[in-house]
Amino acid sequence: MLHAHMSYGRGGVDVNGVPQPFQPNPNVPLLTDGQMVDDIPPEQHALVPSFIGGGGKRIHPLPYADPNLPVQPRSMDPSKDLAAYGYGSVAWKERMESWKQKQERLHQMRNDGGGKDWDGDGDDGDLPLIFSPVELLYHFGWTKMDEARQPLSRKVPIPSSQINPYRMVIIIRLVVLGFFFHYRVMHPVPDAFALWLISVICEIWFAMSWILDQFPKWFPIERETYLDRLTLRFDKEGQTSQLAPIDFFVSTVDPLKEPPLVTANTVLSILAVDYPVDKVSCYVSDDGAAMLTFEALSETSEFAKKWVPFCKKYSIEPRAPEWYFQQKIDYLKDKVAPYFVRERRAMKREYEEFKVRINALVAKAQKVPEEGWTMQDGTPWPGNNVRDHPGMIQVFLGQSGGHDIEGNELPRLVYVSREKRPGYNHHKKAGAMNALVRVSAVLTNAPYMLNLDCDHYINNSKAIKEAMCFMMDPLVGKKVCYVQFPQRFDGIDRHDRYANRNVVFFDINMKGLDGIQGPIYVGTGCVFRRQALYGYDAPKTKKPPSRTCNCWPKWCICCCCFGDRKSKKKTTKPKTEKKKRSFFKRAENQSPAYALGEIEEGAPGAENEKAGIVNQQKLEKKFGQSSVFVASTLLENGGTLKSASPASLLKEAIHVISCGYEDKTDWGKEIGWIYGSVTEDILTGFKMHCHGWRSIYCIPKLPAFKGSAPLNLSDRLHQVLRWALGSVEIFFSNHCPLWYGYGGGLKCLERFSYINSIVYPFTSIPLLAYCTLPAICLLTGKFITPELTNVASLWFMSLFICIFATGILEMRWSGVGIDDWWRNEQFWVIGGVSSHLFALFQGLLKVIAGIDTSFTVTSKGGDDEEFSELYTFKWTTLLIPPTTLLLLNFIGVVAGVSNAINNGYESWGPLFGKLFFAFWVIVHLYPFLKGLVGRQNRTPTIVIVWSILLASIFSLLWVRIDPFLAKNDGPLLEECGLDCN
Ligand SMILES: O=c1ccn([C@@H]2O[C@H](COP(=O)(O)OP(=O)(O)O[C@H]3O[C@H](CO)[C@@H](O)[C@H](O)[C@H]3O)[C@@H](O)[C@H]2O)c(=O)[nH]1
Ligand SMILES: [Mn+2]
Repeated sequence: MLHAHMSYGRGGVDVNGVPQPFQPNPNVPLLTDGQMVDDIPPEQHALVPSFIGGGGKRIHPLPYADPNLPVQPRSMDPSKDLAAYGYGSVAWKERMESWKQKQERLHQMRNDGGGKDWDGDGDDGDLPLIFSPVELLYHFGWTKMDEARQPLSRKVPIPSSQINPYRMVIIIRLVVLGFFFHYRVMHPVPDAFALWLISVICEIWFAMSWILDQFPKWFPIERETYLDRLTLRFDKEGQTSQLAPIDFFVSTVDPLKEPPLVTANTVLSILAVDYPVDKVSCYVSDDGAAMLTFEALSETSEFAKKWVPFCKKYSIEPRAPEWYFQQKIDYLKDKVAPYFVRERRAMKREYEEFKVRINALVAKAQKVPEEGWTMQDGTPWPGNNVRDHPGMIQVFLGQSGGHDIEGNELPRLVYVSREKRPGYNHHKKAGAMNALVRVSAVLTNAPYMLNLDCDHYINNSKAIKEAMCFMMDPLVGKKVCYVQFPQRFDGIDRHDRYANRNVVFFDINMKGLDGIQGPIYVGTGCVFRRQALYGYDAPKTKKPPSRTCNCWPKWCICCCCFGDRKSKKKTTKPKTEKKKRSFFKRAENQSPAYALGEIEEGAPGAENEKAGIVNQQKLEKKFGQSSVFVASTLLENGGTLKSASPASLLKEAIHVISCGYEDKTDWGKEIGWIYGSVTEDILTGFKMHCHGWRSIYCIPKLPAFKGSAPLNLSDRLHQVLRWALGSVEIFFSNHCPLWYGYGGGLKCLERFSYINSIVYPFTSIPLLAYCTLPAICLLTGKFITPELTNVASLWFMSLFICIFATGILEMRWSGVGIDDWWRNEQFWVIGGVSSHLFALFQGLLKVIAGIDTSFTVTSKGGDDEEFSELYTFKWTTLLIPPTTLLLLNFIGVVAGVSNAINNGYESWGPLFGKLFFAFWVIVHLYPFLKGLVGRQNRTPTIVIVWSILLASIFSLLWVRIDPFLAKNDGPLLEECGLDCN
């Protein structure tokens, strides 16, 4: 308090940039742990978190096979029923009985098949297949009610005409690979033994990584959701919605790299989402404790009051204003009502004013005043020291925090900045997410949550409903830990030079995984089941005794060859059982929330109560010292304890984001987002799969979420470096999928995929070697194979054809285009020889020297000139290895060609193989070369590079064919290893 506070209040700026007094929201006091809730005037108590307990009636989803529930056909007007079908008659009772039996059989069948996860024929829960339509009509009449009982989603298998040839080619490729290696190993090159050995080792490694990548793609599936059935079932018009509440998490850290306008758009798209308002809460985690983020959020909450009703009234898409107004559609075309045109124009203006206010805040935040930031009421901003500040929570909007301009309620919006103190490990994003898990549990405790990076806005306002089609499905739902949506991106250059879109991963690999145990979690755009994040095992389904192996169809080769569980099973059954239990403590690790029903049924009394106390202590050891939080974990369907006062809950919320809270608890080890890697996402998903959960991959036609990606080469390489580093960290941790979690619920092909996702950085070493080989071959005139016999060349050719064929067939079933596929190949090499390589060394450094790795946030594009980012060149050491490789191979080509010219026609034959090899490297690195030479349309540097290359070749040519120069072909002929006699 020594410094005079400058009045950096929460002042806004009007359209003309003239500062305006900000309308502070007096109802929403900022609460930090330095301030007791009791300090807040009581009239504000009611206003702050009065939404608590407002989660609405949470009901258990209706199971299909319970005829006593209201959604059953007989629940219609009974008098009508009576007349039409003879309600109550013997015949009716019989029909009812037989129906019940059928339902039970059906239920049993499904459970037996573990939800038919493995059948892959896609008819998962097709009710109409069980009943003939006539039968249905006879029994109940085909009404909307029946529709409501239908499954909410369906597996769509890949047509067998597409998948079977693909599988066949994979098998053929495997066989050919066998013969190929047989030849390679049996035929060393005597005069270039080292070259031969290195190349064979590399090839074996590539083959192994191919197997790891290939087999998880054996059972790809797609899915289809039925939103109308969801609506009929849970969200009927005129009734209170029975959809489950959901908490949204948005993470942001650095307002300079992640512009507040970007975050604001994400938040606005959440607030306007097509979901019952009282079931939506949005939590924003600010790891940068920036007053800028706070103020921007405050502005956003004001703007939301106009934006949200506008979105809902006209059902516009997407509901992030920046992207909505950027759409180049002719909204006048389809005879839209004139008032819409008027309102749209008005809203656009409002948004522009909002943007100006945000930009003014950003401009103001560029220079930190000496004494730090001061809030409008004159108190210093508690987060002035980013590394040492109290936890902060602020509730905007919500039931009493202000209605929209039409008087409707708005979703609650909560600003959270967890406490930071020096000497604590904050665990980057994972730590931030865990803080949000707890805060949200205390304040709203929705049974589901969606996490988004600050730049990933909701592009399809029905996305949450899509997820609920899986989560709320009484049959499939219970075992689902999360529903992952693919990441889609805006503003990527048309050719997607650096494979930012990751199409191959999102449209091929993930679909493959969905046919096994579900996609891996990619860090954003993912709806979680809260209980699954609490480290519990998936609820058990009764399996038929015959099914011994949980890793896919019984004939699954992996089980036999890699002996995951089946082989163990074969030897001694009890041993397996025991091992399983000791590893995962299965019996104890069931969610108490799920077991709650059983407890209630059992005899109540002192015994249960005592057990309850012990249990409470156990839970507090696991979840931390917050009784409110622990109590919340017991509610399967979410909701908060209505008895607690809002003020005390806020106090509790501050408590659970304090930095000592996680000490000696299971947070980050067993619970929540898992610590220990900068790619916390892989670890977190992996843990859940190990607990036997399944995840779901959901690809709505209109992309659910969209985000931004780093555009220029250096940023992209750094992003890939961080991902690879995360993988290396996992590799050296105790969570390494190679060794971890056997005997748990992880299926073996799923394990393959996890192994693949953490060992891939190691491929950088053979890749680097293999890319250097052609240059060496060209310079020395030696080669990695002896002269090919006819049989040998047959194997080489077949292998090439197989590689091609798998690629083409893969593109066919997945719908991925050749350009995306090829980009992916190219970037695999580019990233491999630069980012992955550095990641490997940094990872090793961490293991050996304990140097911690950092999470460098990728900057999210502002609204610069289009694609200027793509061409910006930033120097980084990551550029060295690929540049060197390129140069080496260019030199090799020049040298090789000049040698051949020197030696006459005979030497062109063997040269061809080497040139092809070098060419392979160069075309893969081509996008890198383009990135290296900078802006294409200003300085066509690429042309210069090519011209230098061509010039040198031609000049050499000229020198060599100079008739005055004597030909000297003797020694060089020997070098190429050919006997030309
Ligand atoms: O200490 C930190 C560091 C990062 N973040 C947030 O993490 C998110 C992801 O960061 P970004 O730089 O955008 O990383 P990307 O490589 O683009 O993200 C991908 O890869 C990450 C794993 O490395 C995942 O966490 C992301 O969800 C996924 O989109 C952003 O919202 C950040 O605000 C934090 O909240 N706290
Ligand atoms: Mn990102």
